[in-house]
Amino acid sequence: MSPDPTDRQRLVRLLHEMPKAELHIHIEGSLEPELMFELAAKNGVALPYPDVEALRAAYAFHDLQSFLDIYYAGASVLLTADDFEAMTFAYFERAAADRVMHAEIFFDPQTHTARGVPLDTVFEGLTRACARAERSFGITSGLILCFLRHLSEEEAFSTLEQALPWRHQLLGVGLDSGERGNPPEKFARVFAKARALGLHLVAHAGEEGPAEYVRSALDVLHAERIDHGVRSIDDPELVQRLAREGIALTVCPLSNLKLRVFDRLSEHNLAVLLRQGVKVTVNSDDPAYFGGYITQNFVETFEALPQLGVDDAYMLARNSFEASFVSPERRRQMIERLDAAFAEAA
Ligand SMILES: Nc1ncnc2[nH]cnc12
Ligand SMILES: [Zn+2]
Repeated sequence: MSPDPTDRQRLVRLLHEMPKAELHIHIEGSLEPELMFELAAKNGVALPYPDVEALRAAYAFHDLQSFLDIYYAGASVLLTADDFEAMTFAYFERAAADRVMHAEIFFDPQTHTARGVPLDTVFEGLTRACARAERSFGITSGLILCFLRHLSEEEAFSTLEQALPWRHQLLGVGLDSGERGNPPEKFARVFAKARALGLHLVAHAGEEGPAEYVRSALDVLHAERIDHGVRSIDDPELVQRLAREGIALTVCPLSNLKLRVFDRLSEHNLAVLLRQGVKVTVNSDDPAYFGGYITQNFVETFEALPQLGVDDAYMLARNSFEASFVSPERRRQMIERLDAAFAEAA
């Protein structure tokens, strides 16, 4: 029997109000068009669109690469530590409204150093915003430095080297950008170095690329979490392994829809993976480009997949805490808050 509208409304409220962690957010993908134009004017950077409306109208993507072209161009307005701080703090304000208690934030240093922006500037702005978010909202966070996989491993090594003075501010490293033709194996040695430094390891895999890339991310890179990973579904044995080993997937439904990984949200395999015991989490990826922050991802996904209910909401939020790289004490605290929110809603 389908739930009456009142139950559904209650579920939407719960999706909004439940405490959650965000584990897949590219901070450059949180740069809203309004701030982009403001920074462009301040910094004298020309954008190839006359105004916010024209820019938003260009956000019609047909695959990952068509998005990445616009996304890297958008990041060109970021020049100073204040710019990075403003962008990152704006993300935290939205995260706080979405009841995010903890965020593990990806950033793409090579997008900035290639334009002559020093890595110190990037770290300074991001770390200032993270400290302010903890003071202002009690949100804890960590930074994950992503290597751009369309560039060489040598360039990734150089980026890691440059980041060493900031080692204490880094939670881990990740791998993003164009997946097809850039398999995890290309970055085996630089991930081994990051591992030896004691950094956490994650990697985008199985977004557009094959399930085989998920296997390589696990076996060759030793990734602890897989970003996206939805194409794992093509390999039933891999899905069983993900479930058995408790490897989390940081799934981003609205991103998958906008980049045409799935034609319709109702065709998304999130519920199937969850039912098969995979530690699925819900995240926003690049919310300024894909039409919604984390709660919007939850709400639209639950609307499109009516088989998802209150127990799944709890499981997805709990998974986000369990899959996060926090201390056992912080994890316990966040799960307690989650339990309290569900007890109150019952
Ligand atoms: N969805 C995505 N996949 C790969 N690289 C990205 N960089 C920003 N968003 C990304
Ligand atoms: Zn991503």
